Amino acid sequence: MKVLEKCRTGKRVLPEVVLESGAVLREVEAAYETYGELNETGTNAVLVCHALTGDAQAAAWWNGVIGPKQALDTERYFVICSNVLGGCVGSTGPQSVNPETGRPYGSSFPVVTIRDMVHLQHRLLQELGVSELHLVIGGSMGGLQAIEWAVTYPSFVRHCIPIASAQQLSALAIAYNDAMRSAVTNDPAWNGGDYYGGAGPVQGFALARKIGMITYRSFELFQDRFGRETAPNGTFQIQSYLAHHGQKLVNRFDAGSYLCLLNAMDGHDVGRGRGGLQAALRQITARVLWVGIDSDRLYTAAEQRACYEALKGAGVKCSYAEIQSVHGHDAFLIEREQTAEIVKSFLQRVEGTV
Ligand SMILES: CC(=O)SCCNC(=O)CCNC(=O)[C@H](O)C(C)(C)COP(=O)(O)OP(=O)(O)OC[C@H]1O[C@@H](n2cnc3c(N)ncnc32)[C@H](O)[C@@H]1OP(=O)(O)O
Ligand SMILES: N[C@@H](CCO)C(=O)O
Repeated sequence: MKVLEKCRTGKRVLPEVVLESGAVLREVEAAYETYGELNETGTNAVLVCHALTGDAQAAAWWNGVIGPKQALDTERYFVICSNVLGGCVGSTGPQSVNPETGRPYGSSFPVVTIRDMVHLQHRLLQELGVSELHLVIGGSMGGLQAIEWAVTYPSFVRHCIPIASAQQLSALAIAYNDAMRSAVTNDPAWNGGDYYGGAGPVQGFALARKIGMITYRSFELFQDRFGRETAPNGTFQIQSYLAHHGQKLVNRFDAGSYLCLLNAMDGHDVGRGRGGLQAALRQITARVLWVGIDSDRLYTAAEQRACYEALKGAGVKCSYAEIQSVHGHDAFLIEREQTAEIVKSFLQRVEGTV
């Protein structure tokens, strides 16, 4: 892929990070990838915020959205994506070795919030020479970060695109997170979060992913794809599919990090400590495009339109677009052509190139 020729992988170590809770993390690693070149004024940067089990390799998982002459055109923009704080793909998280004890943090890893993630990204961007963000964009947990960015650092963000996301995590999303959390913590191998060095809560974690996958897809997709078809072992194909996805996540992700990120999502509320949602949204100076997905049953289209209305009500320059898809919540990762078109036309509109 051509974009990867200009891909740079990096890691910054920050000596000390003070979290929203007051807890202090030392020697914090922030893993990132960049594509394209930063201009002299540091103003052509695009920050891509990844979703729950994503990573910094945005040009791979958003192939078709990021690249030369793509919506996030790496010949024009300096595109950055970093693995979030609390993650397990290069940045500091529960599986990392605590420099003070020489052992993995496990249960002693502090509570991390979406705001903490954003503050760390801000420090990273400053170290990279970025003076303002032309755009911050992300889907799902990435969208929580994107809107948090626009509220937390209004003078730093010019444009913002949250996709299939929220300004305050909904009761439904908290409910699913709770079920997934229970699946992990009820596995005896969870051991309170201190399982590193052993197999860990593989059964519970796989069950959590099964629950997640049900929320990330739609009735129509499952019905069309699997219906009542059975697998050679006599179970339904949908069961086989969920089992596959459960195992796949166990193989590539850390359960402790997963729970850390679920907790961060649950706590997400841009109005917290800011006089409520409307007062927080009024701080936004960026132009915002809020994007929903018609078949999303986790971050429903109705919720997405309400988020847009809340922005409008707060006087934010904003617009709304909707991805049409049978894929449900994950459509922002699957319908890349449609996502790219929505992003591209927004950027052309705000940049006055059409
Ligand atoms: C695309 C990337 O690069 S992802 C890397 C970065 N990761 C992320 O960003 C995390 C978020 N990513 C994701 O959630 C997903 O990867 C998505 C949404 C992007 C794509 O979803 P997919 O899992 O590829 O799509 P889908 O629902 O079609 O599942 C396909 C998988 O199910 C398997 N499958 C399909 N039907 C069945 C069945 N009946 N029984 C068992 N397995 C089945 C396929 O073999 C395939 O397996 P594979 O992924 O090991 O090749
Ligand atoms: N399926 C994606 C999005 C979840 O919101 C992930 O695992 O990151």
